[in-house]
Amino acid sequence: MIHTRALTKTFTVKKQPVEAVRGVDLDVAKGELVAFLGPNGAGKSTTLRMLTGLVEPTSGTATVAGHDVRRDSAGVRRNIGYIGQGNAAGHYHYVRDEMVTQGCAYGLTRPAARERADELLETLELAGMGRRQSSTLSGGQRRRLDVALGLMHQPPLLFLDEPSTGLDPQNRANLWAHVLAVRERFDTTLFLTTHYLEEADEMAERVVVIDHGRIIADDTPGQLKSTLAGDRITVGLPDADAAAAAARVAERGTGATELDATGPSVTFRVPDSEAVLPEYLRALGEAGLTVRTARMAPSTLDDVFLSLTGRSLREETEAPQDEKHEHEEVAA
Ligand SMILES: Nc1ncnc2c1ncn2[C@@H]1O[C@H](COP(=O)(O)OP(=O)(O)OP(=O)(O)O)[C@@H](O)[C@H]1O
Repeated sequence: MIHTRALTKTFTVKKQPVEAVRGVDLDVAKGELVAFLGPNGAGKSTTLRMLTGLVEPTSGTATVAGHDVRRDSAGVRRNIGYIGQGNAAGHYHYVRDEMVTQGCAYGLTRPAARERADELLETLELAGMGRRQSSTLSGGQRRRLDVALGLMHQPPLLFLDEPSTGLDPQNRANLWAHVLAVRERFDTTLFLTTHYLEEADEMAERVVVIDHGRIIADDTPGQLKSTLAGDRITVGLPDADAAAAAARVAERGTGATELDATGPSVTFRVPDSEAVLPEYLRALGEAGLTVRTARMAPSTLDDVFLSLTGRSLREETEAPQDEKHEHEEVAA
């Protein structure tokens, strides 16, 4: 569905090059659900804009839904849905009419567009909303309408840019349930960006992490967490000497990384804490050490990013998003 090789975009800002995307190689197969993560300014939107034919690459190649983004961007657009961050329906437009109009703009006949609109209204649980103006919908319903509009022409591939930003947790969960229903019903390949790490972890089968324009990780969330981060085990002991002794026990055979014994506790990471913790506690007992507390915390995608870059993705994505708005739009 998506194949890129050495995909690169360099903007020029005040005569200086800004390397937004640097040599991205990416392959997404039909039916995959891929989350694209990275801090502010990492190159997510620029990559998405190149893949959707909105921005021309500086160099490299990209084929999306079988069409070359440079030579046939119209072909790309006919075969993808793109759900951006804003609302796709005009404020005063009637929901079903707007869907039918947008479907016809993609070349569907009016009866086919009506049929498709009804099918999507039902799948996205908007069936009672067809005759309402989009401004009267709740935030969650409007977002579902955006998804419906992006799917009117039955694209096999759907791009979603921050689909759940601005929604409360309940509406986020609800949107996800509907996106997954769409995927199941229409066999749609999904490629999305999100700032919510927990969401990517839970929903995506594959997570691609971009930083400074380069892909730095690409795997299932589970694999990324176990190979690049690992769960954290923390054990409390009576004093610092006991903690130092417990650290020596951890060094022998648990595969511990990031081992730290400051004060009366020892903490370290392991790929599989559920298997390691009972063994470790037994080994501490055999060494004559008294355990006061034991805690394990599963690793997160933020731990993965931290271990890859030394920075926290959470802090960076929560930073004010002002950088790119300082730039004027410039030619490649
Ligand atoms: N039109 C543009 N002109 C000049 N520079 C740009 C333009 N668009 C993006 N950039 C720069 O390219 C880099 C990547 O930006 P991009 O918007 O792709 O990042 P992002 O990962 O989507 O960030 P965010 O999460 O904040 O949306 C940034 O340094 C940004 O300032």
